[in-house]
Amino acid sequence: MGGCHAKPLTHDADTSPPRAAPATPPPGCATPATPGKKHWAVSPFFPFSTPSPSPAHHLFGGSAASPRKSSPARPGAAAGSAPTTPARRLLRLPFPPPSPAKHIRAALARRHGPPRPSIPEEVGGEGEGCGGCRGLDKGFGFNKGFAAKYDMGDEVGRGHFGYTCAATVKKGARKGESFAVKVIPKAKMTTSIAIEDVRREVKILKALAGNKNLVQFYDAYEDNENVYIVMELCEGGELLDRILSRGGKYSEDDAKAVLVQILNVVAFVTFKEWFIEISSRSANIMILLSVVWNLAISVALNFLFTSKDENAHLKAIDFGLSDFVKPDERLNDIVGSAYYIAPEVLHRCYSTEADVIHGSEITMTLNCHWTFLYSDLSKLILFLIFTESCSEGQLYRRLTVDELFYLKAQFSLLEPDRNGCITLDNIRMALTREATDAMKESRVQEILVSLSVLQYRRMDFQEFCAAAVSVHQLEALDRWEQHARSAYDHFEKDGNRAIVIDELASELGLSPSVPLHVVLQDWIRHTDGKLSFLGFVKLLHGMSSRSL
Ligand SMILES: Nc1ncnc2c1ncn2[C@@H]1O[C@H](COP(=O)(O)OP(=O)(O)OP(=O)(O)O)[C@@H](O)[C@H]1O
Ligand SMILES: [Ca+2]
Ligand SMILES: [Ca+2]
Repeated sequence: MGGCHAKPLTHDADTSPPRAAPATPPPGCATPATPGKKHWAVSPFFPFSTPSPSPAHHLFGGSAASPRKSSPARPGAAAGSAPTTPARRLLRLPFPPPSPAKHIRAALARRHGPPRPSIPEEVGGEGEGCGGCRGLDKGFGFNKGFAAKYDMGDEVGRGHFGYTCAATVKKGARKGESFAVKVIPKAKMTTSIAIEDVRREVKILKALAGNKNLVQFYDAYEDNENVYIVMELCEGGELLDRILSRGGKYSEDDAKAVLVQILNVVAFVTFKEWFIEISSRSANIMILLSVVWNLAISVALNFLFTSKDENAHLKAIDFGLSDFVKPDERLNDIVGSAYYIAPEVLHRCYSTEADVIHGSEITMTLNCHWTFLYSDLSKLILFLIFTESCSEGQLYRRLTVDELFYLKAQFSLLEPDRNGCITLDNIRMALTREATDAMKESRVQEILVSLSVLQYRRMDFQEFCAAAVSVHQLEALDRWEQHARSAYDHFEKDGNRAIVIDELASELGLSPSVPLHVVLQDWIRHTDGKLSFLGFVKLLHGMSSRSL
């Protein structure tokens, strides 16, 4: 076990120097064995200068097209040369995002880095076992016994601090099952920041479970030498590789398919972080930053395909800060002002201590942060997600971006399960947690009773939106009539069945004193006895005896 499968070192002169080999490489691992399977020196790192727009092109407003430039491109710089798409228009940023090229280059160089050290067979106590960093607490409280449970296989990738291998379960019910294990040597955790980064990464992975475009986290282990993060094995390779293998050529549709998945994660994590972590004020702003930053800028490196299949899902795999925040680097060298504007950042003098901010400062920081995210990125996210995932004219598609944003956040607060559905229990918990005293006395029970149908089924986001939509609000929309008509057409296709006036009256709870045939005659279409458009619209209002 712990055999050497390290990828060879091919070092691009243009990139940062190769990292020093570990002090004691295991036998047989000292020399890279075969020539590199890729030759990055002759490949463009990010060949996005093709006429077809790539996901990154949209994300970066064209800056990724020239990765070798040292300064970031101006926002919308390419706008004059190509027709402006809605996505590009939405993402014309107020500030230039920093170029991702430096990070991509460094990451490519690392892939061909030195061989990895071995995994100890024997497991020990909590790690003081690494040299050169006494005094640092390297105990994470993770499980012990990694080596007893998993057989390590081939290395599948490597990064700054560690390497990732395929591994199989040795025994038990899951015997033979394959996972990916990211091994982070404790010897590389030479500062408290590095240690905190690992802690945070695991925390984020745990917290973000349940999105189809996020790698599934299973467990974290540790021994004297290493931390082991066990997660789903994505066998389809990195997005970057696929982009390169296509020569960077993506049709609008293909690019959209990729971008939608990426933004699905961005939307998921930002909503979740913002509304759960941040609102509880125990927030660590850098978590938010790291997630958004990693996803938006290093997308091509940190997204893997689940399989080699053309239509394989993309999954975000890396939630560490280490890609971008090194203890010895100041954040203002790295982070674009539009992304994170803590008070310290505004003064352009801060280091990684700036990551815990409380009270009013949080508000200020996030206001700035969200001015950007909310106004630009979220529009694009919602535009794409909702045009992508809704094929028919349901009413909730007619919500404004702001309303969808709000509803998505509310929905996340209910903590949907992995399939993106909520149960009665989720709602019960949220109500118990959030209800005011006055509400607890009167409304909670009532609300739960009204939702009793959820005892037998779950509610997805579409239904949630439909339930939350106020027809009165929708009526204020310019194209309300048109929206209502398309919703009716949808209903007409598979829901509209013949109804008699008495049934309708009982559905509406009308009292016997109401002259039904006079009041309801327009509600039913005489040709086939089905609900008419007028009836449909009125029904949306939940018309009662009183309003009649
Ligand atoms: N779940 C996984 N399935 C398959 N391969 C993976 C998985 N996780 C990571 N890898 C491979 O390992 C590489 C390094 O992983 P990752 O980016 O998480 O490591 P890191 O040490 O955090 O690196 P970085 O320097 O980017 O922070 C990835 O680029 C990928 O090729
Ligand atoms: Ca990475
Ligand atoms: Ca990382």
